Amino acid sequence: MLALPLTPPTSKSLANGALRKKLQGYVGFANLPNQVHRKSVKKGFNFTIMVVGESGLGKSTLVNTLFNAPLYPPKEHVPLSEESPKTVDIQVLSTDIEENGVRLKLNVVDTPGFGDFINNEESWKPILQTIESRFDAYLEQENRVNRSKITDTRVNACLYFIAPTGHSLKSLDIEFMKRLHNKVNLIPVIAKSDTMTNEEIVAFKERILLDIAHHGIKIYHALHYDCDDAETVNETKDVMSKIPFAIVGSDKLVETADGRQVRGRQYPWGIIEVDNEEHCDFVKLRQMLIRTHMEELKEFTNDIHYENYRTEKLIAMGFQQDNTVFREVDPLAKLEEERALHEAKLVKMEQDMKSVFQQKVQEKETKLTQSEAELYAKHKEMKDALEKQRLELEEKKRRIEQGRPLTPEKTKKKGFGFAAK
Ligand SMILES: Nc1nc2c(ncn2[C@@H]2O[C@H](COP(=O)(O)OP(=O)(O)OP(=O)(O)O)[C@@H](O)[C@H]2O)c(=O)[nH]1
Repeated sequence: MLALPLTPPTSKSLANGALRKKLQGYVGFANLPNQVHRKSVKKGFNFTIMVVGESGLGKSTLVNTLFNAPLYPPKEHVPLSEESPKTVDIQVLSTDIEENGVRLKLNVVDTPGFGDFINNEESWKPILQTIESRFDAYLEQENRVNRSKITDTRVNACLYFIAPTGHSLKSLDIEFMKRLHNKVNLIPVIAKSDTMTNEEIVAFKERILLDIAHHGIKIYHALHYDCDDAETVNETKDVMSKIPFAIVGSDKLVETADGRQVRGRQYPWGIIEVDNEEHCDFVKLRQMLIRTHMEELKEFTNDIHYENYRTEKLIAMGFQQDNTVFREVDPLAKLEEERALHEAKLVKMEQDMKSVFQQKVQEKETKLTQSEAELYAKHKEMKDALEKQRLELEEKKRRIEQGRPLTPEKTKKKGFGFAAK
């Protein structure tokens, strides 16, 4: 077996109770993302998008333009004599598209008939029912004994088409968004923005955002501002600043004055290019939906909209609420909990530091008292020695004055004569 040198754990590496060790050789689990990637590519990806808006706002054209494929067959014109639909008629279009070997199973939920009636008060109802019935289907599969194959048809994003009126939102728009914002990731778009001037678009966007804020509508907002990669953060901020996206759809190629073939719409005065960021926000919308935020839209669907729906449903069925679920999905509560933990840790650290400081002061004091006593003893010893010396000198002085010998007479020893001079 291969023995790998591991650095010993330090007090820092033991923080949070987790033992962190730094490897000093290559093990191979850095390949995990590639394994996940290969598996996901093999399985394919699944994405469900819903398009809602009044008839003729360019929903099918935009879906074709987004995925660069004729997903919607050319429309047959309904004879005038034919009766118009009595309710919003939900239609689903599923297709597999492939790019560089990566498969995407795309489901488009279309809502013809929305806003087409004399009384549109309840136009949102069948759409809400569709979203909820998809949550129900998922919940039912999750509760099965055998859950090995779950089909996910939950709606990941809802493109809501706003007519390019240049005024404020219509009551139909507000009603729809209010009814649906807690169930799905709402992404408002200004349809056929080529019918407005740049200044009109800027003013219309402002007005729409004010209306949305005023009515407390929650539209989709990417959260990943906290990632380390500055480029991704800027990209996300840039994309978010374009909401509501002013879009132009066209699946037709037109030739520009300089001979380029582009997807666009030709007018007597020039060409509007769909893929030109100076002409409209289509590129930004596509970037967000397909390139940068598809996975996050799916995460939001699962972690927020579905989780809320599931909780409500289970409570209604008499199940007890597990509060840890809320704690996990509520980022604010989690943040608050982390803050409290952090503060408690700081208080503990402060107390530890205080007690270490006190202990050190105590030790120092004992040492000082000890050396003071030692110094005192030494001082006393030296003082005594000096006193002794002084007495001896005084004795000598006295002897000299009295003419006596400096050293006391020694006892005469046998055989030796000793006489004082
Ligand atoms: N000016 C302009 N026209 C557009 C745009 N997108 C689509 N159209 C045209 O608008 C008409 C209706 O487009 P569709 O894509 O069929 O609209 P829809 O919303 O799917 O219509 P329904 O299926 O009836 O709900 C077509 O003639 C399109 O060519 C756009 O961005 N600008």
